[in-house]
Amino acid sequence: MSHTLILLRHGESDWNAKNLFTGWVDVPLTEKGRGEAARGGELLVESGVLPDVVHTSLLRRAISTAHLALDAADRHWIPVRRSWRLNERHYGALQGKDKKQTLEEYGEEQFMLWRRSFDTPPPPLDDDAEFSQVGHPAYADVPDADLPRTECLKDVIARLLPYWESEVAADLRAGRTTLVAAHGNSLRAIVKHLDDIGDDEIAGLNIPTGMPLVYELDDDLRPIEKGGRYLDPQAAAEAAAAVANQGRG
Ligand SMILES: O=C(O)[C@H](O)COP(=O)(O)O
Repeated sequence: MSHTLILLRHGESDWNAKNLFTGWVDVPLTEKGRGEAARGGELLVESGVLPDVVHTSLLRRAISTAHLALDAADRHWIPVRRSWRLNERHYGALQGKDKKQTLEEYGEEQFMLWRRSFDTPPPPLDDDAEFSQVGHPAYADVPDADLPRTECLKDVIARLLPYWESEVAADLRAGRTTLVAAHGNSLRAIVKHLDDIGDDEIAGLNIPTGMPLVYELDDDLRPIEKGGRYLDPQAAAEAAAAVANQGRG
């Protein structure tokens, strides 16, 4: 028996459009992003991959994307589960900063270490900083020691995997086609885990906005085909290249 997983990064957000580091800042989708989300749902219908359950982060760009995609697919009624563990990587003191300016100020090497290295987090964000999430009611149940002030990809994997094992994997094993609507770096964490990508190699992987990526998994929840398949491969490749080039525009 195979198990179907659909990964969907949220559509373009306000801060994607403005080229700002976002992380846990709860920004909305742009009009373009709303269209990407709905198109993602249409692709699900066209490909006959219809989710039975959806998991989202606690951030509105993922929540809205899931809603718009499922509405377009006429699957708005499926059960929803949400967790902070699917949130975007916390971008620390970079949250709210312009990517291009950061690149100019710190140089290519430091910029890419912060964006894509496996284990170098940006400097932590102060609890009283403008873009801190400390004290936000969405995270009231998260023990303070678990609430990130910055994260590298390694940290994201560590906080995401418990949810993957207990909730997402359980739905997959129960035979449910499972949609995970989340973020560039939380989805990179899942893809790294599934495809067993090396710590250096993962730097080259970028996830485009609003493009469904489908994995068929075996009974051990290992991919039958490594890398999965984008439902619109050409559009996904172009959009992933644009993500890789952010900050250079
Ligand atoms: O948090 C962000 O700024 C984006 O969602 C992901 O950004 P990145 O591609 O620069 O890691």
